[in-house]
Amino acid sequence: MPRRIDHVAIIVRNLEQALIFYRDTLGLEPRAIQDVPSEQVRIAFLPMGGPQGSEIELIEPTTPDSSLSRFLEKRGEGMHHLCLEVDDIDAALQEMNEREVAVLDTQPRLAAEGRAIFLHPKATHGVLLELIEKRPQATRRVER
Ligand SMILES: CC[C@@H](C(=O)O)C(=O)SCCNC(=O)CCNC(=O)[C@H](O)C(C)(C)COP(=O)(O)OP(=O)(O)OC[C@H]1O[C@@H](n2cnc3c(N)ncnc32)[C@H](O)[C@@H]1OP(=O)(O)O
Ligand SMILES: [Co+2]
Repeated sequence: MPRRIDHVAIIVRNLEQALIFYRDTLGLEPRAIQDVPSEQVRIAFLPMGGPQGSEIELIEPTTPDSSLSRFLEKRGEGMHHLCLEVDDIDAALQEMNEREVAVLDTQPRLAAEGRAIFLHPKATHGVLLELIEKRPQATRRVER
């Protein structure tokens, strides 16, 4: 069902601080920096190039009482989740439910660039897994 890695999310204390390394040292230009109030985060997408290229998603919690800020306090900066693209998120949700996979959503949620569900880490061998159906106009891949 998933057909590609859409993004790898890294949780950071401060987006601008993290960009000093990812943009200025690694040369990864952010294509989008946006607030996502529904998730209480601010994110930056860093394309890796190519029409189907994956991205790094830097993610900064914007409130002190979210699960993200708790994660940051408990585990510090680092890998947060892996996002895989699917063609049909409703079919993916139905299949996860049929297979009794621990899904954190009863309906797909509005993600930054499409509709997504999250699978609980206990179902995926320890990785918070996001499945996303991208909005057609969501991603402009930069040619490197
Ligand atoms: C920006 C939009 C969107 C996009 O378009 O890309 C996003 O990426 S939004 C990203 C932020 N949103 C989410 O992460 C939503 C899904 N996450 C959750 O619902 C929660 O974070 C959680 C996974 C259910 C954890 O909730 P919490 O209340 O913090 O529970 P615990 O702290 O008790 O954790 C339970 C259990 O799970 C382990 N855990 C927690 N987070 C992770 C993680 N990121 N990766 C792996 N494991 C994780 C945690 O260690 C606990 O395990 P045990 O200690 O063994 O019980
Ligand atoms: Co994500």
